[in-house]
Amino acid sequence: MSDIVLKTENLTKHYGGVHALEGANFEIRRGEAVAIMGDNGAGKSTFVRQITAVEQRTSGTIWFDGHDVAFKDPLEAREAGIETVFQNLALADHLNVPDNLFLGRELVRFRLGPFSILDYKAMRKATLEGLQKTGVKIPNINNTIQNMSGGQRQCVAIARTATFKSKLIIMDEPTAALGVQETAQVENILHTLKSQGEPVILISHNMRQVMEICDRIVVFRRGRIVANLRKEDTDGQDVVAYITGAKTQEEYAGAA
Ligand SMILES: Nc1ncnc2c1ncn2[C@@H]1O[C@H](COP(=O)(O)OP(=O)(O)OP(=O)(O)O)[C@@H](O)[C@H]1O
Repeated sequence: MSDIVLKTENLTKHYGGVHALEGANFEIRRGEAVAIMGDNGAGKSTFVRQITAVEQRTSGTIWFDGHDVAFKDPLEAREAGIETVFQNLALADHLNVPDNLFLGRELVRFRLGPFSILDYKAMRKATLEGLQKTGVKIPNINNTIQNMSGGQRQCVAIARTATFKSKLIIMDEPTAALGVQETAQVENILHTLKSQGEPVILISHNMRQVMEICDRIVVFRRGRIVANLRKEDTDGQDVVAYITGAKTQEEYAGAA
């Protein structure tokens, strides 16, 4: 059981009368890439927001790295080793690549009273290592984010996850806004991370991408997990059936 990185039991989130997430039982093991699929409003992002403590769950348990966790905010989740690339990238436009990677967790050379001297050299070095680890090619890391293409920005956001000792990487639609070439670039990085054994949760509407990259597909519908399929057991057709509701959770549970 020790290779389970993340496990949720009955994870539930209600917004007033809206039951956005209802009793989600989910797990991911070391070295696995798991896709989360589902229609708009199915509860995918809500699920991720509870794990990453962007919001506080209504009820349920989250086990991470062997511990029953209750992170108080996203920074605490990040410090524990959960790195997330959100749809709205959360990069600072006016900062260059190292400054973005270390935003909020700058390396300090020394502190003098209320002042601290940052270790720019170490941050540059770690940035270059992170880029190399993920295979991300950024022509000049001193460029500010605002001067980069959508694909480059996304690559920086993903490289950020690899620069730190992450134990789980969560990507919420990392290629939704990208063109064909940029998507291929991001997918290459995902392949690299997977080959390095990094556990990845990938939220995606793109069946081709999911079938190429992921080992398992978990389908959400109306706030509930309705299917959990290994890639080799599906051709994608039944995934679509679960997404649309043509196949139901009962059929899935009956088949298991
Ligand atoms: N802050 C909120 N307050 C009230 N309802 C919310 C809130 N956030 C999400 N919801 C509702 O919860 C449900 C699940 O939304 P969620 O964003 O998790 O879906 P999703 O599967 O990520 O969809 P998409 O693919 O469009 O991103 C939806 O009905 C949504 O309207």
